[in-house]
This record gives sequence, C-alpha cells and structure tokens, in this order.
Amino acid sequence: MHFGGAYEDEIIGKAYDGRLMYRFVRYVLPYRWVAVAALCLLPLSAAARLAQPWLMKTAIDEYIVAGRMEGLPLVAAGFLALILAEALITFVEVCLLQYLGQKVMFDLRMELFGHVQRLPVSFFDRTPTGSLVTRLTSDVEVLGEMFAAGIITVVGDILFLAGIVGVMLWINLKLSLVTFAVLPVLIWVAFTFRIKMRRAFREVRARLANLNTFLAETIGGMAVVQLFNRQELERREFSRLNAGYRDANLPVITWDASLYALVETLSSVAVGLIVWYGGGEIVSGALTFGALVAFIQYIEKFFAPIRDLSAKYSIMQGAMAALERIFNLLDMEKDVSPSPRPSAEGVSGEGGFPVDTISFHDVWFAYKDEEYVLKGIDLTLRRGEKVALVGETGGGKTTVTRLLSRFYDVTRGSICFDGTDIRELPLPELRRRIGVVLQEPYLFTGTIGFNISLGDEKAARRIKEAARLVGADRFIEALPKGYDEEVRERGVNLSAGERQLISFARAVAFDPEILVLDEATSSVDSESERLIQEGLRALMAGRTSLVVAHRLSTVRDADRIAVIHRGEKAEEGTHRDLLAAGGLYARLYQLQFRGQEDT
Ligand SMILES: Nc1ncnc2c1ncn2[C@@H]1O[C@H](COP(=O)(O)OP(=O)(O)OP(=O)(O)O)[C@@H](O)[C@H]1O
Repeated sequence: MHFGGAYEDEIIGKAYDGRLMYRFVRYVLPYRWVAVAALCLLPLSAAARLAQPWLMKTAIDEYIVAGRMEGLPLVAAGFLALILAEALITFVEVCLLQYLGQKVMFDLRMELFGHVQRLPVSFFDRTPTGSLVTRLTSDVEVLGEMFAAGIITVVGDILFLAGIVGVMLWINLKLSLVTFAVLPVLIWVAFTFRIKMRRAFREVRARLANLNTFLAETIGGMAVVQLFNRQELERREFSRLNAGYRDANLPVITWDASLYALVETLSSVAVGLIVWYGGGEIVSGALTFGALVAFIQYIEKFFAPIRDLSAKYSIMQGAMAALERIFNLLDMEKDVSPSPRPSAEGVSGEGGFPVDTISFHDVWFAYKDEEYVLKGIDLTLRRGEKVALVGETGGGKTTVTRLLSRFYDVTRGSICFDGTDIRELPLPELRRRIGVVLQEPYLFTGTIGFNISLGDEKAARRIKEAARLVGADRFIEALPKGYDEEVRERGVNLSAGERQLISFARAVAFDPEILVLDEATSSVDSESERLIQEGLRALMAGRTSLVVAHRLSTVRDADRIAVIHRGEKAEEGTHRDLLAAGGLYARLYQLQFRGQEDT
C-alpha cells in the first residue's frame, strides 16, 4: 500500500477573517473603480427583480380582474422591460466582477511566482513541488471563485432578501408571518447540510490528491513498473484508490441532492401555507388575488438566495483558507542575500576585478540543527587553479560546492573572495561570476539553443561557439533541426552524455570566471566518455574550478585534490603526492579510479 490518505492542505476555518481581508484589499485597490461600479449595480438589479411580482399584482388586480384590457399591453411591456433590464444589469455585473477577479488573480500569481523564485534553496528541500503548484494555481483560483460568486454578490443577495421581506410585509402582514414560519427550518437545513457537505468534500479532495500523486508517480516510473512486472500490483493499488475516490463522492452527492430536495419541499410548503391562508383572506376580502400571486412569486425568489447563501459561505471558508496559505507563502523569508557593505566594492559591480583567491576558513555547516555535515573545512583556490574534491559518498563534497554558490550559507566560519566574505556580495553578482554545472543537468522544454543560452542575450550570441568548444556541436548539428531541435520534458529525447554536453555548453556560454562542477557519476559509453572529458577540459581551461570529481582524468588533471571524509578535509595535495603518502586517497584510488584506467 503506497498511500495512507494524508492530505495536509485543507483547512476549515472562518468564513470571514478581518486580518486576511484587510491584507487582501490591497490587491483590489488598484481596480477599486471596477468594484465600486459593480457595487452600484447591485441595488439596481435587486430593484428590477423586486418590481416584477409587483407589476404582476398590478396587472391582475387593476386590469385583468377589473376587466380593463386597454392598459394591459403597457403593463406587459413594462414587465418585459424589467426582465431585459435585469438580464442586462446582471450581465454587466458578472463581467465586472469576473474582470476584477482575473486582474487580482493575475497580480497575485505574479507576486507569488516572483517570490517563489527568490526563496532559498533550503525551502525547496522541505516543500513538495506539488503543494507549491497548488498555491499558484488552485488556491488563487479559489479567490477568483470568491469574486464570481462570493463576497460582493452576498451584498446584493442581502439587499434583495431585505427588499422581499419589506414588500411582503407591506402587502400583507399576517400572510408574511405565516410564510416566515418556515424560515428558521430553512436556514437550519441550509447551513447544517453545507457543513456536512464541506466535510464530505474535504474527503473527496484528499482522495483525489492521493489518486493524482499515485498517477504521477506510476506514470513517471512506468519503465520500472514494466521492467519489474509490477503492473498487476499497481493496478490493484489504483483500483483501491479509485474506489476510495468514488466512495468519497457518494456522501457529497447524497447531501447535495437532499439539500436541493428539502429546500424545494420547504418552498412548496410555504406556497401551500399561503394558498391555504391566503385563500381564506381573499374570501374575507382582506387580500386581493393579484397580491396572492405576487406573494407566491416572492416566495420563489426568496428561497434561491438563501440556498445560495450557504454555498457562498462555503466558498468564503475556502477562500479564507486559500488566503491564509498564500500569505504564509508570501511571508516566507526570501533569499539570504543582505545588501552589500562598502567593504565589498573591490569585487562587486559589473567591472569588478577577477577574484584572485577563494578561501574557505574553518567552514562548518549543518542542513538542520546541530547535525554538522561539514566540520572545519579550510581550503584555498587561487586564480586559474583546478581543485578536485574526492571522497566516499555522503562525505560532504557536493555540500562544499553548494556553499560556494550560496545555495546555502555557512553555519560557522566564512568563505571569502580576496578577503571579502561572499555573504557581503550581492547574490546576482556572485552567481554571475560562478558557473555551476550540476550532477544531474536540468533541461527545460524549449530548443537546444534556448537550453544553452537560457534566453540570456549575451549567452545567445555564444551558443554555437560554446557548443563547439565543449564538443557538443557534432551531435547537435547531426539533429534534423540542429540548434532548433525541441528538447522534450527534462530532455528525455537526449542521451545522458548529450545532456551533460549541453550543460557544459550552457556554462561556457555564460562565460563565468569561476566554475563549480559536480561530475556526473552515471557511466556512459566510452565514445561519449571521451567527448565528455574533452568537453570538461575545454570548460575548465583558464577558469578557477572547484570540481567534485568522479573521473580519473579529472583528478589527475587537477592542480590539487582535497579528500573530504565525513565532513572533514582529511588530505590535500597533488595526485602524485597523495598516492605516495599512501593514505585515504591512495585507498580510494585503488577502489574507485583504478578501474577507469582501462577506459
Ligand atoms: N538538502 C539536504 N538536506 C539535508 N541533508 C542533506 C541534504 N543534502 C545532503 N544532505 C546530507 O549531507 C551529507 C553530505 O551530502 P553531500 O551530497 O554533500 O555528499 P557527497 O560527498 O557529495 O556525496 P556523493 O558523492 O554521493 O554525491 C549526506 O549525509 C546527506 O545525507
């Protein structure tokens, strides 16, 4: 069994939270005139709806019953005009509200995306991608729903209901009181059922989330499923989740249908009461026939908004929960970069001098709490030098490179460029100087050319030159569309070696002075291996490079090798020195690199 049914995202809370709404109003303010226009239209549409039964009463009492047919066409025309006016006003109202909603949602999505882009890498370590996507899509969408059906139209509904009550009381007090007898039951039914439905609906969302996660995982890992003949097992698991989803939907359907049926019944009961009581009133002459018809029509108009009010209450609850989650995300601290201090001027700015020395001083680092992965690392790289990091897996090599590019900041100690702490440099400036080649190259959907330049203008001018330098041009030019060939999702239509070469070309195109490289551990065939080695050499030439090395050629070519063992620098020296010393490196060499000598 893969899934227990846990889904963290749904919070049931208040339908109105002043603190959240106050903050949210800021997003509506730029479009306040649209909101004001929509608000102004609400009483108009309410009045148009209210006037229709009244006109009906007039038509019956003053014309039909009285036998005065000459004025009737005019009343009928008035009735038609009212219906048209109501339709037109509602149309404009809906358009305005939806327009407002779309504008606000666009702004919120932009702000969220901009914010997410600047969150520190550690945030993405602990946050599942799926939940972030949800924030930017469905949570924002729920707010849109609030505009379409929620907050502003509630004002209209309340106005309308108050209007109906007023008119009914005015027509006939006693008859109104008889009608309102069903009101408490109606309100109780509507809200109780909504709460039940919301609980049931929450279960549906949880089951759907499980189904989606399972599907995403299984489809993503279909090759493994097929290779290990896991189809039957996966089918059974899917059947279990699918049944869970179906069964969770049943209560929602039942509650919804019951609510509808009950409201209809209550409204019929109210009509029945009126016919029974109103009939007597007509006979006694206290009520006209037209007033009775108008009453029945008002009752019908009365029940629909009350039923909808409970639905809007649910929408508002959902919107408050979404706002809470969106604002929580916006309140996450952005990247770790402080503004540069004056002392950083030497290496800062577009025209800054090249860095002469990169030095790690007693660097300690823990991903969480006091669990140190790096313990007192000292390391110096001089301009143009290639330093290789080697060591057993999990020792902390990649972490050293992450600290240099400031994916994370050191917990203790410092990393300096010519004596200036890198935390004092503006982050974009630091990242411009450093080119990072990750172990798993990440390719985007787009052309090969775009994947090399990533849309940067300067880099775009160097696409071909960069590809040529690292030896990627041969395979790219052999493709039917060359540099315009589309890369499919994460580069599935390219081989591992080709993806590597593209990532080298990307680094060269950006022409960084410092290179941080995490060599891929995946083995490729010997021809690709040769190409990659050549590419690597070209990439590192003339650049200060810090490389997590898994290839013999890289370690041999390095000016110095640092052996990272359980978070500490155990040894440092050239390949020859370290071999001669017969320590950790010598052992590692025997185990790890020796076999590569044949290739
Ligand atoms: N994002 C992270 N959050 C928490 N712990 C992490 C994270 N990344 C790595 N670690 C832990 O830090 C330690 C060092 O990891 P690191 O990736 O630096 O090792 P490495 O020497 O590069 O290993 P390899 O050669 O297998 O790539 C490991 O114990 C790992 O579990």
